[in-house]
Amino acid sequence: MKLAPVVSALDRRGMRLRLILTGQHPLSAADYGLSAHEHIRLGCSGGSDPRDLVERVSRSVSPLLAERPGLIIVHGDTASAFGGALTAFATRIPVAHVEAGLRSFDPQMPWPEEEFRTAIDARADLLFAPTEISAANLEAENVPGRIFVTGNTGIDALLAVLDRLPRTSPDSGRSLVLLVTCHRRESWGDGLRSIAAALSDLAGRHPLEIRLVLHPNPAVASVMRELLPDKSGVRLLEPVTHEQMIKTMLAADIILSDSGGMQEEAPALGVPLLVLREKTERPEGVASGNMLLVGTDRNRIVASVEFLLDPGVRAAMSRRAFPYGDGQSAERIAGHIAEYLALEANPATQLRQA
Ligand SMILES: CC(=O)N[C@@H]1[C@@H](OP(=O)(O)OP(=O)(O)OC[C@H]2O[C@@H](n3ccc(=O)[nH]c3=O)[C@H](O)[C@@H]2O)O[C@H](CO)[C@@H](O)[C@@H]1O
Repeated sequence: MKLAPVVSALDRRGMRLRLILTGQHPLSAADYGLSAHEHIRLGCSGGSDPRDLVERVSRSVSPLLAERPGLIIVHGDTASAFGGALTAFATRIPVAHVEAGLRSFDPQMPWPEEEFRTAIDARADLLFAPTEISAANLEAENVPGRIFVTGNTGIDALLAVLDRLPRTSPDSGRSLVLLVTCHRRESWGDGLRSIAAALSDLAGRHPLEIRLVLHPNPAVASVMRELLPDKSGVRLLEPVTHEQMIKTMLAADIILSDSGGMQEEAPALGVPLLVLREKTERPEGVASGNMLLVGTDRNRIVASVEFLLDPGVRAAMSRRAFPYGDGQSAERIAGHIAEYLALEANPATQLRQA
């Protein structure tokens, strides 16, 4: 979803693209209007150990690079992104990293994402940083590649969805709606139990409509189903399409989530978000006043939601902000890539430019 805008922007520049779908998410190329492009499904679905997935993706991608593409583009911090970058680096094919420079500065939080994104950035030739802060993180690490501040493509995808949605007026007089998502590996076990207990507490104390969207990972979904049975007062919803998710976020008064993408979307939608993590690589949304970092402690979650029951506090956190991009990130990224490949193809121009 987050690379689809880049694919379209490169396509408009006449580039020949080959999409590698690792299979970690059940969605297909058609889901993002990409079916016109040559795409290969690796069938490397999730699994328990992300390091094993890195290995499987890396080995599966390797033969696909035999014709030596001009560049491999990876996004974010997943095992697939790291596996792709590793095998390209090993075969000396240039790597471009979209969403470079995000750091929580704690390899355990989130694990393995902090480890993977740092390792990708150490190997990338082109680093597309969402914000000045992420670019500064890369400068501080003396990464060998070229850094560009571009904004993040998740906001391009969000604004494209918003353009398609009909305008709706909020129906007043209804109960406040709390939207919840949680799936981070570091929260498995005590963290998820504590989040579920907090939601049950809130359901028992306040007339809230609490909706939890289950994560596609069956391990997480089954735990939440067990912890939040029907009588808990929390409505469990199946995972939905991105467009449906944006509608669901727009219908919420408060969002509780450990999702990185939703930490970028909530400020742009103007919906206050409480981050269910102890550390975040997205401090910009906290600095803009749209988010609060609350962690997974039961009492802290309850107290933070109760703080936001105050209409004045919620209003102050509901002003739309775009710290993660203006919807033009894919165009910027495609422009830098086109420039880079042109220079690679005609080094003489590089000398002239120097
Ligand atoms: C450490 C970290 O934060 N890493 C992030 C993580 O992304 P994430 O945490 O945001 O991952 P999820 O929460 O799984 O997805 C969220 C997106 O999915 C949409 N959504 C959600 C539920 C649903 O039912 N239907 C949907 O459409 C939702 O609106 C949002 O856009 O990995 C990405 C890849 O590396 C990284 O880029 C990104 O930094």
